Amino acid sequence: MRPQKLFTLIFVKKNKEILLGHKTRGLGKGLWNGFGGKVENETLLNCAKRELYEECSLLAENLNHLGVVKYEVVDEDVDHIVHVFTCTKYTGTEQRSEEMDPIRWFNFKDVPYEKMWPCAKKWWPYMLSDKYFSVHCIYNDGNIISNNVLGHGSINHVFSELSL
Ligand SMILES: CNc1ncnc2c1ncn2[C@@H]1O[C@H](COP(=O)(O)OP(=O)(O)OP(=O)(O)O)[C@@H](O)[C@H]1O
Repeated sequence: MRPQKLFTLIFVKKNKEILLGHKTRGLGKGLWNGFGGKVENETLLNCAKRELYEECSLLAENLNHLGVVKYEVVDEDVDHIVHVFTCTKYTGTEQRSEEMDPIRWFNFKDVPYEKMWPCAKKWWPYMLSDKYFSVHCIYNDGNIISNNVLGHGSINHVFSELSL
């Protein structure tokens, strides 16, 4: 198996709106995305809570593990495994951060797909409608050369589909 780096990605939802941030640095700079980052010496859930708090000041009261995106980049030897969560209960008031600025709510119908990672368009419909999903996306020079998106009946199926 190729070496893997683990990440979390969290989407906060409220009344058919989703909270996104404009990334100011690093991976995905200049693109809109949910909140998240590298898993450090912690559980996936704790990473998700920590990243959400660090990047937009919200404290998650629930986190639903909905899917996993496996990103392979040609010429890079580490795959990125991104665990996707949604959050519908939280405390605090959303605030921009150094890493996500500005942040704003988008109606599900007005998601800015053209200013996001190219493969988002394929799997977001699952995430927006709370369906379990797995994605295996292969990039070469920023272009998608293969993108396999599947819906599943449970998170266990997601794991077995990606051999995690
Ligand atoms: C082709 N590969 C990828 N395509 C699209 N999205 C990817 C990704 N690989 C990781 N992601 C997500 O992009 C954010 C990066 O976070 P990133 O800034 O690197 O992490 P973290 O906040 O720990 O970094 P700092 O060290 O604090 O700067 C994070 O939400 C993560 O889930």
